[in-house]
Amino acid sequence: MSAVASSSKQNGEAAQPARYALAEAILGKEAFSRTNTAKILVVGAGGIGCELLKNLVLTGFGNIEIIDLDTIDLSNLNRQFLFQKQHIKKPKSLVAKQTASSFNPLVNIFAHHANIKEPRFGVAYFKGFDLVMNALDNLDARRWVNKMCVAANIPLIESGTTGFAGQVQPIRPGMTECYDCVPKATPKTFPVCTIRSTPSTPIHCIVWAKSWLFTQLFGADDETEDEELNKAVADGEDAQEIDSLRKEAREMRDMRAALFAAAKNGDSDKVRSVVERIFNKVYKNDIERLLGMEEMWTHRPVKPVPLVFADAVQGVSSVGSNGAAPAPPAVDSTATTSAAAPTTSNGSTDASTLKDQRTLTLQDNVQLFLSSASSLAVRAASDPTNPLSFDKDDDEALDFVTSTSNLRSIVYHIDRKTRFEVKQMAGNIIPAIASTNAIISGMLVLQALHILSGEWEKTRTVTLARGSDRYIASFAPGEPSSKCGTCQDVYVPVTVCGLERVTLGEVVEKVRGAMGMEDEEVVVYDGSRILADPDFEDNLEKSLKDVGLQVGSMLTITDEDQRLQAVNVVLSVDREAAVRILGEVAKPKPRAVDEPPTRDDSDDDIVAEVDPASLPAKEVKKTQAAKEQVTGIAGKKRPHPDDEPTSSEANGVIVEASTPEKKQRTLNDGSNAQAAIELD
Ligand SMILES: Nc1ncnc2c1ncn2[C@@H]1O[C@H](COP(=O)(O)OP(=O)(O)OP(=O)(O)O)[C@@H](O)[C@H]1O
Ligand SMILES: [Zn+2]
Repeated sequence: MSAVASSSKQNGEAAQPARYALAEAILGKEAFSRTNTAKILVVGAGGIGCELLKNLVLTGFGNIEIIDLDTIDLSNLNRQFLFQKQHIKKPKSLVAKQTASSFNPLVNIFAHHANIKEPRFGVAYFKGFDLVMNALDNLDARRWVNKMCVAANIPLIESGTTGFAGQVQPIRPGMTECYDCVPKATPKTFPVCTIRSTPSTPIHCIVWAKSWLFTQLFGADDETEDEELNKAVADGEDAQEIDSLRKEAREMRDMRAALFAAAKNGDSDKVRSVVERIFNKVYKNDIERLLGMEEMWTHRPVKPVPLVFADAVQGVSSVGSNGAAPAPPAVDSTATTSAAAPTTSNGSTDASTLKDQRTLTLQDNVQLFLSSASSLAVRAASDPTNPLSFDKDDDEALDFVTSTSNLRSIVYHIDRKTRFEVKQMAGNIIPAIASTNAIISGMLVLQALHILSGEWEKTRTVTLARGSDRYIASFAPGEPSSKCGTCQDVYVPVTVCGLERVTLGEVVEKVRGAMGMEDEEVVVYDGSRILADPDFEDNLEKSLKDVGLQVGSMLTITDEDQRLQAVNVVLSVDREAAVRILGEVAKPKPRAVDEPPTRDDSDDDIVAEVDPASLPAKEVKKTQAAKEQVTGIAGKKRPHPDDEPTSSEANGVIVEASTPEKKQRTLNDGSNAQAAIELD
């Protein structure tokens, strides 16, 4: 039960009439009372979250729980108005609660400084709310909350803003489109060779500096590097070139070790000499090696020109004006004698230009590289168990990426970028606009009022888009997609009376029995981890605890050939519980498969539009008749997002099962028709 749910404060009754008189007059007594007593979860206390929380407490919402994993940064203060300078470095959720409470002391706000993906915020936790509102900034957390709301059958309002654009999407599990029903664009990626060998634009150099060089030198061991290079060869990229890249990476690992050793010993001369070697490796030796691969340059207009540290540090590069071939060393036209007096992009020194908005000279970049690489080496070496990751707000990290990307741009005759521009590009920043957040937060509250009044027909998906006919457009939420890998699955709450006392096999058998899957060979997943399949049954004998499961963990059980909808099993605990099924069990629907998909390759996964209720449970499965019936009317089903376990400690097994539709009916008619059926 949520902390809010357990609160004894009587908001409606304790309210001063004057405070709520207006809200009551506008909403009506009944709607206001619902608003005031409903339990709301707000996920994220950033740009949208702060505005939203303020709106909620001023509208008269009485029970709010807010969660955010972050602390307040100076850069948040321009738009996250619940925070002030003295709050910097304090948890966002706690300060948001404190400030919003001062606007309306009658409201119960409970704040968590935590990640919403933590095991304690499992399906049972989500079930404690009437409505969840997302105010997040990343796909992963949004998909997680969406899945939890679908599994718990709790309405969700999703939101987001980018510059002047924004969106609000009310989601009613099983009845409207969920967040995963519409595939989301993934961030743009570049071919390996473009980044590592043949950049042609500033962003290629910035990605190289941020994602490759920074990580190689200061970040976590990149275990995926070999895999990525193998994939590049398989995708048809030049095998010889990829071999050179492997060699480069090995050399870089040796240099990193030398750099860390010197930094750890506090030997600054040695650190500088290793940093110089790194410079010569990436801007001279590696480039010379690439130039030796004649094929690579036959169809490219210009070849890169290596930089030598001893010359570059003097501001002297070998880059000819057209960059066609290594020309005799020339003094960089924008060189200055000191990094402290940089120049503008047209080469003239302009003291009035802000420091971050100057285009640095070759020499400036070399100096910035030396200082930032040395400082980062000291930081990374001081705690090797805590590798660095790039953060646009980390000055040294940004200096490093600015200088190393610019030096690469010089080698490849590409325009250099200012530190300000690099920050925008490396941080994928589109400026956040306070008024967009304010409009979207207002729309969130309007949708919340409709949902809490049960007036789903009034809810609207709202979009803000500049340049279109209407800045604000709204339309009725879409239908769920039959291809969705989240809301079209079956969710089965399973209550166990002890993680040590119940084996994985017992749970699987109960679910197979309840789901009419007794004749199926099944595969059992914990997220992307396979716990059991027909050729690997060792774990079935082990207790849930021994296979690493916790209360709240979400197991996925699929028939081996994946002809049926996946069954997601949500574990929870009731120490008194016997093993039983609550309510009528909804069987997974069949889906047709032309080619049986794998779980990781489920773009080929196909969903059938056959109502399982119309078929006897056992025949909904592998029978040829069912296969023929579903083939040809199917659509593609997308994969599940990789689930991560959610949880807490516990002990017996109850199985409850219902489709979202069934659960929704329960919600609508206000009755809980679930009857306990003892199995054991
Ligand atoms: N998994 C998560 N659990 C809890 N809170 C999260 C999670 N992921 C993101 N958030 C929070 O969602 C909020 C999103 O707010 P916003 O988009 O304004 O980002 P920001 O980090 O405050 O700003 P910026 O990215 O511009 O510096 C952030 O405060 C962030 O900490
Ligand atoms: Zn969906």
